[in-house]
Amino acid sequence: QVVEWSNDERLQLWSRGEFNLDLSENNEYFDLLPFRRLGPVSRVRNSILRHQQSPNCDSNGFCLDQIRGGSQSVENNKEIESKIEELGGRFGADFLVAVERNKRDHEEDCKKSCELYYCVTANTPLVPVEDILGPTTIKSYSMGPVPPEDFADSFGYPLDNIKVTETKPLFSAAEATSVIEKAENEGVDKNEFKSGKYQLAGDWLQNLPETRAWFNQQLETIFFPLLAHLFPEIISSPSVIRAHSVSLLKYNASHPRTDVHIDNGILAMTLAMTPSAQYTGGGTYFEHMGVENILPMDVGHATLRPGSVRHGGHRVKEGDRYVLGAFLLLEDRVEHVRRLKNRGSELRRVPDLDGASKHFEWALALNPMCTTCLKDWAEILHTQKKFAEAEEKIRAALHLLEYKDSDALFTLGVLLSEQGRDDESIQAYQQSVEINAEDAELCYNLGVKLGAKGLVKEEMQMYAKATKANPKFGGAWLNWGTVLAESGNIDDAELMFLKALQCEQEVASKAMMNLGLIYITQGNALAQGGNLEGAMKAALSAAKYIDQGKAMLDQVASYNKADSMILKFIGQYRPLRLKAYQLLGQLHAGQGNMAKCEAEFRAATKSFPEDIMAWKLLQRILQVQGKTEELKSSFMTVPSQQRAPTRLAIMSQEKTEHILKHANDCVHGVCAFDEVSELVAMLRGHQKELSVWVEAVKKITKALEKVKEEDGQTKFEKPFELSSAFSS
Ligand SMILES: O=C(O)CCC(=O)C(=O)O
Ligand SMILES: [Fe+2]
Repeated sequence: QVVEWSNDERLQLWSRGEFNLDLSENNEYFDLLPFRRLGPVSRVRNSILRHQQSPNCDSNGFCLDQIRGGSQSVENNKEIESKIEELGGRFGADFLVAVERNKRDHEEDCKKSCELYYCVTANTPLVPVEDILGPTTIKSYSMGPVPPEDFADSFGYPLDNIKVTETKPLFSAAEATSVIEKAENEGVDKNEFKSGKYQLAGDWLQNLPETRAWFNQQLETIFFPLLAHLFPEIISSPSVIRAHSVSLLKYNASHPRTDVHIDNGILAMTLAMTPSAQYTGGGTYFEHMGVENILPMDVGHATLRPGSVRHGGHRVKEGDRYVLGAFLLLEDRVEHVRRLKNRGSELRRVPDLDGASKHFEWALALNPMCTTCLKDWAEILHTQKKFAEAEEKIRAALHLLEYKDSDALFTLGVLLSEQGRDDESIQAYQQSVEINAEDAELCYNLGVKLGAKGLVKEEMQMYAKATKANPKFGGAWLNWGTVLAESGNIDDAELMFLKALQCEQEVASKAMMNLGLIYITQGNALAQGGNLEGAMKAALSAAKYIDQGKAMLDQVASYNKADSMILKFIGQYRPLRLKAYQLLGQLHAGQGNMAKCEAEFRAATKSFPEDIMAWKLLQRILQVQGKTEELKSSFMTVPSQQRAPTRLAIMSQEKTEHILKHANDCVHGVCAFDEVSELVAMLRGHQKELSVWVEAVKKITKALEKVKEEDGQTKFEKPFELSSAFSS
């Protein structure tokens, strides 16, 4: 049925919405939209029609004598070559070498593809696309604001390049089930698959030979002819299509989603391998369509699109969802932009940051709209602490993506934070969270920033989001607990630190120290309220966690020595542990058990023989018990630098003046030689005595100052903001 729309409205729909792709050329939509895109399409179609008459060509326009390129790719390749020549003049030999390498790599990848995956051969009978589709219909969607990274001119405008099959599936549910069964026998679900921040199950098809055999058959009988039919402006013939990275992915509640990403090929397709009824959530998320427009795809259906569309597998809440994803190359078109960018990313990992930057600059010269180039380059500039330049690049990418890229907004937030622009940083993080609240690092960073502004409630909300997105995100539990403890909510803080115990070793060790402080605080409060038993339990827990935490921290420090935060936590061990000894001893004393109290304080002096506070505790309990003998001898055991010299032999001022006068006379020869020797010996002895005292005073002052310092340090420490790499 014909809908009455103006061209403007139609265009609006094209660039944002969806519409049915009608296969016949004589319909309303072709009449209404005589835009640029139709040029290439009809040109290719005309050439197909012409070729169909030739004896070497079949009904798809695939001609054996024309394997290298239809008119389009030849024309477009010429344009690219002349652009490359021009840029060679500007960037020099390095650039041209890189371009040649692209061609070699491309050839190599295409060759490898045909070893693993179906490639059209001269004797392949090609099925007409009408027979393949039958009653299956196809819906087209806009690919968003940014054209494909390579061959944007060929794709043309408007970019209605996401094609989704509908109505009758391309293969049946039963067939899909048997494929998955085979794949599971091949161990597909035993393997982990990483997609940026998220973990999935799944494997490459090169590791799943039986699944691959099925897939190859699908390529031959369905997908190659269909792709050539759907993207005639870019695919000169089914014979140039190469499948290159193909994987079977499994989502479930514990491995729920992918990052938002782009696929590594000029075209890509996703096949739905599980009936929708078998899972909740899921579907393909396209960033430009928003989270409220998840594309559902039932089993047997497929999405075919340019690789550079930003998309992801949406969160699966329940059940299993399998999809098969394939990236595609075209033998007669080298993707210089994608390849330069990928090499830039590789060089970044080396790291060869200058080499990497150059590659991004080159890729952008070929295509100024390469958003991943801009983002990766921004990351490099960030590492080089060129914050303003990095900001410029990331903002350029965000502008192209209409500020919808949550990861780029995160990077912008970090960059602004580095420049001390906290309010703007918070704003960027908040925008990012609005798009993706499932990014644990992002929520954590925003939390830290809000906390620094004193917005404690908002800060905690972010830690709640971060830990919901990733329950193993220890830093968020740790900070959340700290905020609660600082606001006096010790009981809830305890819960958060207990959660942090379940996270990685470093976080767990810090959580243990914090729990130590929590239980000391609780123990003291309970003791004051008269609950000695409860207090005792708390004090014992405190001691246990502090000791365990210290052992773990030492281990962490052994391979992470430079981390000042770890050292800070280690520095808390002595004051915290002493507090635990003190509380335990006092509780024993409070219960009238002086012997146990004494044992506790004695243990304190054993653990920290250099610490005056431990000795003071022991001396006090000895005194209380009237153990004067030991009390006296204990002074001998107190660390030497903290003990007073045993003999007080300082002379009075009067005596000193008298001796000095006498010595002065001797200097002027008024006394006997014996007298002089005697005086020298006496003064030497005196000098020694005094210097021992001066040393002792110096040392004890230093020790006292250290105690004072550490005492002020038994508080909860919060880690810093995180910055993380892109996952593009
Ligand atoms: O799960 C999906 O729908 C998308 C998976 C994906 O990223 C892909 O097939 O390239
Ligand atoms: Fe993908």
